[in-house]
Amino acid sequence: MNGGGPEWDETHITKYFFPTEQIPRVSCTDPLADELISQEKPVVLTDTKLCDSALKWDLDYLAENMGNERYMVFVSKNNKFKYYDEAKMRVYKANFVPPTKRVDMTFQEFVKKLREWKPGDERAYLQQGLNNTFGHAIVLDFLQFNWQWLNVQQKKHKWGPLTSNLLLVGMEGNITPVHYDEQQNFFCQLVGYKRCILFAPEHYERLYPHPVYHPHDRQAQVDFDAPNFEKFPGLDKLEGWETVIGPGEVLYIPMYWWHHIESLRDLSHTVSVNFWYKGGPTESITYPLKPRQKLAVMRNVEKMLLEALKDPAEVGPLLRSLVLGRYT
Ligand SMILES: CC1(C)c2ccccc2-c2ccc(C[C@@H](CC(=O)O)C(=O)C(=O)O)cc21
Ligand SMILES: [Zn+2]
Repeated sequence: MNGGGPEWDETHITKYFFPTEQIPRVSCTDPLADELISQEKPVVLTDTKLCDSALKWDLDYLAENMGNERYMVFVSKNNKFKYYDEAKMRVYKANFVPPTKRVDMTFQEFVKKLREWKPGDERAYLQQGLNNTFGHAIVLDFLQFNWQWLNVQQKKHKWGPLTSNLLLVGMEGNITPVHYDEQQNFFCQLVGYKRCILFAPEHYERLYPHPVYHPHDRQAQVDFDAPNFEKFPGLDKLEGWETVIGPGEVLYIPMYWWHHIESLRDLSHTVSVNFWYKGGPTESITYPLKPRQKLAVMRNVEKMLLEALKDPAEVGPLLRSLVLGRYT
């Protein structure tokens, strides 16, 4: 199951209600790797040397070199860090209670919080865009990333521009619940082990994302620890792909693929860097549309209807009368 030694075992892996298969693990020098990426299928890439200069980014090194800036840290009463869009929260009428709180703190404060954590304490997750305000040692490490390989990939697969690199430092057991992003993602694991569970975009009907206007847009309504099969009947057909990535490994998370990412329980804190790219320009459209293209269409229809009807409560009835007995 895992590389060299016994870094982790099944006891660190939570059993969920759905079946999964292993995401293929392929050397980036193997043509199969490029084939899977061009087919927008997930793959764990080894030998990329993408962030080898950052494999030394343990807590002490980061605390030493991150200066006294304040960084974006989310805190949570439980181990879930379900993202919410602050802009949407401001215009969202109903009562929305954010599940996490954003607290900016210095890296030293974050490390202290992490090292003194006891069961029952709130958890913390540092999620900060990498930029040049970091100490110059970090900037030097960043400059030594394998940008050559990244640029080759970006061109070969006709991706758009790199939009962000996020530094992620999480406590053991932290979970980013299942959601999708509208960008291609090379997810690079530096320290510790992360279990990544992915679902293809066509599992949209089985993961019941929040409405587009909701602060939890793009996040599933489903809680894997407490699945509600009555409310979400499609769950019993859910099947996914999973892997555990360790230091030096890169997971390709294709645009619109659902992903649930957890730092292995009872093991160690984790450090990751992600590389988000805009999807490339869509060349000639071929029919039938790809699942991710249908997802983009559904998002546009939802936005248009909300714009036309104003009241979200009218969207369901209108779509029902449009479809029932006519398109079903
Ligand atoms: C989607 C979300 C909430 C978001 C919205 C708006 C701006 C930034 C981000 C952002 C950044 C990182 C993560 C965590 C990461 C999984 C993990 O490592 O825990 C992941 O999901 C990914 O790398 O895509 C998640 C997010
Ligand atoms: Zn994501």
